[in-house]
Order: sequence, then structure tokens, then C-alpha cells
Amino acid sequence: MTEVLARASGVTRRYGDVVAVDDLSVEIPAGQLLGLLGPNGAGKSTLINMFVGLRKPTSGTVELFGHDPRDVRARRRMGMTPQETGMPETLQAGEVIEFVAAHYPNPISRKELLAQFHLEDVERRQTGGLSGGEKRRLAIALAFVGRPDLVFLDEPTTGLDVEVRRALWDGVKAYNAAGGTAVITSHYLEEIEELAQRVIIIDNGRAVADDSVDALRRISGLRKVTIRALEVPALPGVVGVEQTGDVVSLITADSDQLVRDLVASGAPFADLEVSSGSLEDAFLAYTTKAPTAAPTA
Ligand SMILES: Nc1ncnc2c1ncn2[C@@H]1O[C@H](COP(=O)(O)OP(=O)(O)OP(=O)(O)O)[C@@H](O)[C@H]1O
Repeated sequence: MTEVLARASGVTRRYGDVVAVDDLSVEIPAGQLLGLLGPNGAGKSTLINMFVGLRKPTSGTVELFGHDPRDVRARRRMGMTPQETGMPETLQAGEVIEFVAAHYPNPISRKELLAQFHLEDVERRQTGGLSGGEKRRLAIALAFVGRPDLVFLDEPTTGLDVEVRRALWDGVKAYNAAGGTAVITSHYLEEIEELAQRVIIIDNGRAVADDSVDALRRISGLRKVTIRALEVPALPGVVGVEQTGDVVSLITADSDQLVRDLVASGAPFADLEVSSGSLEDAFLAYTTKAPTAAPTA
């Protein structure tokens, strides 16, 4: 049986009146690359912060390597890249690597790490002078310094250009191919498609979908039909509706059929546009706002 490296059981986290994570349970088996997707404020970072011991659950339990996440025995085997990273501005990148490496019993060598993340050029530069993208690459590399069995990467590639993003994907893939386990949050569908084997969609603190990437691909086949209309009749095949004033977007897997049905209904409308459904639209299809069932295979 595959070892479970981390486990959240019935976990809820509140901030005052806000329920950031709501009775969520998840197991992270060894060797898996797990993607966490969800709109802003869904609870992804809060969940990660509980796994890495930065936040305590309000109720429920979180285990990391069979221990409390704050236990040093668990922390030593884990790496993470938070959404925002602060680094001592006057230290050189290579020095920061050494500084972090000193916390682990068997760290990866500075040279190897710099090569793996294509950071050789910045080794002797102070982190305060690095570009946003360079800092981000360094922060991600630091998650791997201690040869972790499990890494948590919270929106690792936000703000990075395509080339750098791909280089990082290669680094994460190589780590996973060598047996490493990772949890990645992202707003980029293609990033999760590229990296993850399993995907959990989080919405309002709850896991609304937990499935393979293939299932996610089917979600990404959704289309958005936007029209200007005062009233829209109920139409078959609509899995989500967004409305702002008289601008209505209908989410569907078959936009051609929906447009035919719309015209056939005789309802007045203007400014028809068809676009690819975004991930947010996929979430809508999975959440309570959907007037019909969530998309099926
Ligand atoms: N320290 C905090 N104090 C108060 N509320 C918080 C705090 N941290 C998070 N929240 C709230 O908890 C909810 C979940 O936030 P969280 O950052 O976990 O979401 P997320 O899915 O990571 O969002 P994003 O994609 O925007 O990073 C949000 O409503 C957020 O405003």
C-alpha cells in the first residue's frame, strides 16, 4: 500500500466569521503530484499553511509524516514555497541557499541546486537586486534544498514568463520522477494539466472535485456564450450562468447547440460572443450556482 505522507481529516479553519477551510479531508500519498485549484479566496493557501504548520486548524486534525506539522521530525522532510517570499536583501543568492541548507541534515549541494533551477547566473548577486522572476525562481529552488520527501508550492509560477515557467516545471517533474511528492496550487489550468496527476478543486473552503487530470481536461472543454439580454430562457446543456446587468454568460460543453437553441427560442439578444470557458467557469459548473448538474464524462 502506498504510504500516506500527509493527511487532513475533517479540517476547518476560521478567521473570525470567515470559514476559509470547511470540513475538508484529504490524503497525500507518496509519489503523487497533487494540484490544488480554486478561485481567489477558495482556501488553498490556508490548507497548505495548515499542512506546513504555519496555521492551526480550528477543528479537525492535520498530520505530516505521522506527526503534528510543527514537529521538527515532520518539518525536516518537507519543503515549501509560500506565495510571497521575503529574503535578506543583502545576502547573495548562494549565501541564502547555504543558510537554508544549514537547517537540513542532508541538503542538496549549492551547485546542484543552482544548476537544477538554472540559477548559476545569480549565485553571487544580492537577493535585493534580483528581478521578481529571479527571486521567485530562487524561492522555489529553496523548497528543494533539504531533499524533501514532500514539497508544497503555493502558486509557484505566478508572474513568471513562459520560458522560466517551463524550466521550473522541468525541475518539479524531475523531482517527482525521482520519487518526490508535491502539492501545487495554481490559477493556471495548463500548469496543473502539465504537472499534476490528481486535482482537487477547492471552492468556499470545500473540495468540490477530486479527480484525475483527464477529468479536468473535460472540464476545460467548456465554452462560454455571452449575450446581452434582459431575459434568457432555460436552455438545455447550460452548466453555469454568470450575469452582470444585462450581460449574461452561459457555460456549456456544446456552444454550437446552445447558440442554435438560443436562436430557436426566439428570445431577443445582442452582441453574441463565444469564448473558451475559463477555470473559473469550470468551478461554477461544480458549485451551487450551476442550474443543472455538474459536467459529466
Ligand atoms: N490571516 C487571515 N485573516 C483573515 N482572513 C483570512 C486570512 N487568511 C485568509 N483569509 C481568508 O480566508 C479565505 C481563504 O483564503 P486563502 O488565502 O486560503 O485562499 P486561496 O484559495 O489561497 O486564495 P488565492 O488564490 O487568492 O491565493 C479568504 O476569504 C481570505 O480572505
